[in-house]
Amino acid sequence: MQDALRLEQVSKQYNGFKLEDVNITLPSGCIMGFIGENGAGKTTTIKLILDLIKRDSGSIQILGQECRDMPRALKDSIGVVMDTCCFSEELTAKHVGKIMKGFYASWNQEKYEGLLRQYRIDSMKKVKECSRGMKMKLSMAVALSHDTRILILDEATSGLDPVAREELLETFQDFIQDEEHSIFISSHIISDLEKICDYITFIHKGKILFSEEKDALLESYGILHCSRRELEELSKSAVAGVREGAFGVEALVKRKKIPGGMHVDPANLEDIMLYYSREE
Ligand SMILES: Nc1ncnc2c1ncn2[C@@H]1O[C@H](COP(=O)(O)OP(=O)(O)OP(=O)(O)O)[C@@H](O)[C@H]1O
Repeated sequence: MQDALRLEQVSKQYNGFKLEDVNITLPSGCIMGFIGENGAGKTTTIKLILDLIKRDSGSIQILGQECRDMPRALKDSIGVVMDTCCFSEELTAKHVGKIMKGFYASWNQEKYEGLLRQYRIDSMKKVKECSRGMKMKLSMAVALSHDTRILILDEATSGLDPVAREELLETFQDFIQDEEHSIFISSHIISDLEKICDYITFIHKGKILFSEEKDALLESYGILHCSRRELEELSKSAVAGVREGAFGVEALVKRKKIPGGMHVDPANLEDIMLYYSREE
């Protein structure tokens, strides 16, 4: 099946920052979480995918089509939610729907109104009168009310309370039930991504450190508590990161490379990200 998203050797240079040789493949029917510290290059990558800024080199395909000068039919297939609401503050949710109807050929007014009700958004309320969470939900309602095949979300769940986030995560899972739908989502709420993602891509200082299946990633790493001497006896390739404590060391290790008798605790995504960043 065709990939939902494919970036090959994508680079972009700003004064003081370089996004370098980014390679990402998101298969259709999957959710990919995009993680990295502040300033790592997540929004820059997303803007490149959406053709909002020009790349210096590399290729980007969405649903098998080159994203440069995006054709209208492709725009209809992409639902976007950025970290800030992009609708004019004076518009009501009802007005937003009217404008979007002209923008998307496949606009589904009934679905939009249903989502406004589901998200408890008053259609007569102006954008400026909405809380941050309500604005995010409004953006999400728009993103889901056309013939969307891929959702691209930049920090879309930030600012939402845990109940609203849970609701949205369920919406995401419903969305990808059909094998043709996919989601690329950046977030600092790593636990949310751990719940819903099939793939995790980690960007650090403009470079992709890994882009892998989440389950394989979580299975392959673990946390080892041991003495410094025990650590020194391990193969260097077994250790991805070390934290020194008063009573020994704690290390992120590759399970397969650890001798049988040693106990290794499970690592979560946040552990993996923190150890990798620190090691860098
Ligand atoms: N238009 C621009 N001109 C110059 N530098 C920029 C521009 N946009 C972003 N940058 C720089 O690119 C780097 C990456 O920024 P980006 O917004 O992609 O990070 P991010 O991973 O999304 O961070 P955050 O998690 O804080 O949102 C930063 O150093 C930022 O200052």
